[in-house]
Amino acid sequence: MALLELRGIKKSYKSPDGQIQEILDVPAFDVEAASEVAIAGTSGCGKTTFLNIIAGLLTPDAGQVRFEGQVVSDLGEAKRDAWRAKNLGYVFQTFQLLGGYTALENVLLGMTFGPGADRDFAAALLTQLGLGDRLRHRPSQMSIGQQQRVALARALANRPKIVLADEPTGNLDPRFALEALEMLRGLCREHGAALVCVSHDPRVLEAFDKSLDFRDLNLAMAREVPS
Ligand SMILES: Nc1ncnc2c1ncn2[C@@H]1O[C@H](COP(=O)(O)OP(=O)(O)OP(=O)(O)O)[C@@H](O)[C@H]1O
Repeated sequence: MALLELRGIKKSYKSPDGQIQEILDVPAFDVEAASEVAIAGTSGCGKTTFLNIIAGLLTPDAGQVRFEGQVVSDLGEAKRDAWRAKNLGYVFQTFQLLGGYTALENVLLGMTFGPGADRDFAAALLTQLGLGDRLRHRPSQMSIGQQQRVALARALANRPKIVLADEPTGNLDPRFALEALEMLRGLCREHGAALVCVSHDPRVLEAFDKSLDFRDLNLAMAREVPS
């Protein structure tokens, strides 16, 4: 049994003009424990929707998300939130740090929904990522690259079994993009977390031993009618 198993996932959105747009039709997708998976896809092809369904932030119209054999996509919202806090870290495309809180507090806040705030571990993660002298800085007082590293620390803070990364280097100066990616991969390896990284950036994809093309996973893309 794989750590994560998706079966028959479908998702459509209603566009503002009332048209139903099919975004996802993923018959099967598996992730083994402590493995790395890179997924290549163009902008707008549904990568974020896909990750949000894995994370339980969105529910599929059909199909199942199973984690360690448990069907998590059928859980109610509160149980999905609890499952996510315990098992999954998410590096969002736009980081989603809370502006009114310091770097350390941003990491600690995520922990309060999971195993509980562990100030020493949060500070150690941030220090490992080179932010030991930025613990009390708020996001607006940090560079984009530093904010990204806070987001990486927050994603690993609850010692998740799986980390999802949505264009983790998309907002970074190209010089720092690969460095951030290597930090993320190193943290996942160190903590035994599986990593699912989606990106359109060839440099990111080349860093992995192999990458999947989202077109091969998502049959809805093959049916897409060019506009
Ligand atoms: N809530 C929504 N309602 C209607 N359409 C949506 C909604 N969310 C996303 N979409 C549409 O679904 C498609 C896929 O969006 P998604 O954000 O998953 O793509 P993506 O591959 O992550 O793109 P990017 O790499 O540019 O972030 C887009 O065409 C988008 O316009």
